[in-house]
Amino acid sequence: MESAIEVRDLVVERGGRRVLHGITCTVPTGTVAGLLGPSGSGKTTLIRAIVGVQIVKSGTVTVLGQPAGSPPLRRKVGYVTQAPSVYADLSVRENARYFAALYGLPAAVADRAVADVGLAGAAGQLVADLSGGQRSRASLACAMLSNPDVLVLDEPTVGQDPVLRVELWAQFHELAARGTTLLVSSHVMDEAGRCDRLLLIREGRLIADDTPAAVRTAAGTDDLEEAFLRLIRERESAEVTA
Ligand SMILES: Nc1ncnc2c1ncn2[C@@H]1O[C@H](COP(=O)(O)OP(=O)(O)OP(=O)(O)O)[C@@H](O)[C@H]1O
Repeated sequence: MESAIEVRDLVVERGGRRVLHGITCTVPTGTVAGLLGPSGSGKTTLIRAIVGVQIVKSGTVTVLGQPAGSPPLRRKVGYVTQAPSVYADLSVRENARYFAALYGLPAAVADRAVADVGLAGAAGQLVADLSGGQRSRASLACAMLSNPDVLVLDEPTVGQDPVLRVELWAQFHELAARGTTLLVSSHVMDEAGRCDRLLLIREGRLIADDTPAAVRTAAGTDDLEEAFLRLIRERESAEVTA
């Protein structure tokens, strides 16, 4: 399967400190890939490199065959940051319709996107008055409007209740079935099993780049959280004996 995202030997330094130590990974087209790792492991930094807003020390990041951040990718790559990027003084519906208008889309498409993220009931509410989880869903609705080929979501399920989280993951898979490639970061390991592929990252190094089934087999356990811990321990003992 063709790769929508290809990262080779990526090294990034932030604040004079190396935070990504030569990451190499790929995300196949039309899959939901989970980027999982503890807080501070480098997920946001890797995402920033993929969407082309991170200065990199060395290595290459290619998205849809183009260097990350290059002008042809601007309309093709959607990015939802951890901080919601919608207008607080507009309602959810107004935000979605505004972004839809920028893409030349009718209001009905905006209203459908709002409903798709479970915000139909809050469509008339000002973003300023929404909960954190609702606000990030409003950002997601706006990011989905441009129908990007690659959609990168930084911790989209933080602050969402369990029912909504299940619905959001179902929606990610619907988008992937229509050909969108999704990279979704999370530090919640119980979301790992919902991904087609997993990128497990720890302290700026990739521990695994595989399907959940292959990660389970490699670690010899069905529990992905335990699998992650085992892979880390294996890596650490290999480093000690090296
Ligand atoms: N602007 C910055 N200047 C210096 N160091 C930074 C900066 N932003 C992040 N870092 C450091 O880079 C490392 C990776 O951070 P990053 O935000 O990529 O992690 P993360 O896995 O996304 O964490 P979280 O899940 O908490 O968002 C951390 O050690 C962090 O302290």
